[in-house]
Amino acid sequence: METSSPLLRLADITKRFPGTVANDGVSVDFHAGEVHALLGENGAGKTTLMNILYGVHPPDAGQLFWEGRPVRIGSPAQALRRGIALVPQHPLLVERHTVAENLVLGLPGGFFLSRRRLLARLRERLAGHPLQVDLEARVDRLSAGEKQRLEILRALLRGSRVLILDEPTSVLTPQEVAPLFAQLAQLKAQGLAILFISHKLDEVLAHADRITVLRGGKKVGALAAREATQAGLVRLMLGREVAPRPALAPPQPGVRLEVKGLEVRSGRGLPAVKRASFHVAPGEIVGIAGVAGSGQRELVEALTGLRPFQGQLTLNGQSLAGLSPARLFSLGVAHVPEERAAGTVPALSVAENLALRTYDTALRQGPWLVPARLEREAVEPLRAYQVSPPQPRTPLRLLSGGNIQRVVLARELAGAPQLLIAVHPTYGVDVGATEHVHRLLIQRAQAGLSVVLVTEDLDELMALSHRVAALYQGELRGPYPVGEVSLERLGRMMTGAGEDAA
Ligand SMILES: Nc1ncnc2c1ncn2[C@@H]1O[C@H](COP(=O)(O)OP(=O)(O)OP(=O)(O)O)[C@@H](O)[C@H]1O
Repeated sequence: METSSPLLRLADITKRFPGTVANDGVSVDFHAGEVHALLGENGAGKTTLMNILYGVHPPDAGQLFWEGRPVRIGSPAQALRRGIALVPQHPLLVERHTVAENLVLGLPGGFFLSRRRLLARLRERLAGHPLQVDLEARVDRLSAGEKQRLEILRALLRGSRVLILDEPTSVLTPQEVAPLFAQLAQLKAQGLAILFISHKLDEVLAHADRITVLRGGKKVGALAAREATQAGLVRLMLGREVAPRPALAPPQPGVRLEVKGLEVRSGRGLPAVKRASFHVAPGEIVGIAGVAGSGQRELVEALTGLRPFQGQLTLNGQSLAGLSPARLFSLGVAHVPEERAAGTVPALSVAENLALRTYDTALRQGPWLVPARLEREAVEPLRAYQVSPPQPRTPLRLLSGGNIQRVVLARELAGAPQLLIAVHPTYGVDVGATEHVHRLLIQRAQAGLSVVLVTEDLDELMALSHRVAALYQGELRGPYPVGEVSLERLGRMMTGAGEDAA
């Protein structure tokens, strides 16, 4: 496993941003043939460290060593030439082209080959390779997992020796996770150094050889995975223990949201949700599972006023047909979207993003009052949701991913909504903040909030929901009381395999 000298060494790396020391004297060794996990709370400095390795930011102090020799990596292009590749969460692929064409984009001279020769050459190079993809498939038809595999292959064809993956499983369906790690294990056996960032401790413990933990920009732990425990890692990451999750209270009587015979079409005009019917009581959390592309997106868009639908949708008996997202929000429908970028304006300040839903009301008080007032009003939610940095004036784009998610949650829950449509609410959010979000949802439900929780994290779904349903090819199965649904039954519901009876 570990060779004597590291392939890549970060020595005493410091990187400052205005008001923050994102990396504070961090030293890490990456060895060939090793999977290395980088852990830490949101804002701990993981992405910054990865960006330094990949040449996105120059460090303010410290040095990188490649096979023992000092190197400077001034840009991603230089990183790639050196043999360091980054697999982003959302791959940058040419969607309308084939897999083969996308693979060739990264190869020297590949652009000029004829289609036939190109396919032949790629087939030859990929014969017996642990990662297999259909070379002639069009990229826009691939699942998130297949796109990720394509990005990894692209990196390998360029001869990369260090592979950096930023939260690689967050975009995958539960079924795609095990194959990814199996493939990474094969690449490791071939001598690659693999670095991945993750918030999921179970996958880190199962698949990493070595773990580095960052907190507040500093390295607070470096250990072999076989010596690590879940509780120990949480303590290192947070500097404290995580409190147990409170129990769900039973829902209240009555119906808050009623969905009857709902039909929603996809962007291509195809039926995406087929005659779905369910209801959510006050104080009830209904979880909806389903692999990507099963209709969840369209269901959520119909529930939040973003997509027209047929059938009935009522909130406290009032029809929601034809209402805009803003009107729905004023009626008490809040939305934590799948893509947090969709719910924010990155160039605006944190305070302005917190006020996006209520800007009109604020403006009525006189435009000159607005900035100061918004900043004043932002102080409390920033504290309550532990947003870092807690400065209202910071442009949102400078916050780490998990901190942006906290801002979205703080805004959506601020107006005491009646119904929350939450999609992957803890996506990219660290252990401490996940606990905070779970606790918050449970407490809000106790106080009467109804929640439709759409998530691919099945543990989260089972832990937070009173009833669970699954969408499979647009058909809703359930909801059934959570106590009657085993993980295995849920899997059957999600894949349409046979009967979904208990
Ligand atoms: N370009 C930038 N300008 C100013 N501050 C930045 C910039 N990039 C990152 N930061 C700050 O540096 C700190 C570390 O951020 P980083 O994105 O590295 O954290 P992270 O550990 O990857 O978090 P997450 O898990 O939420 O993605 C944060 O406080 C962040 O706000």
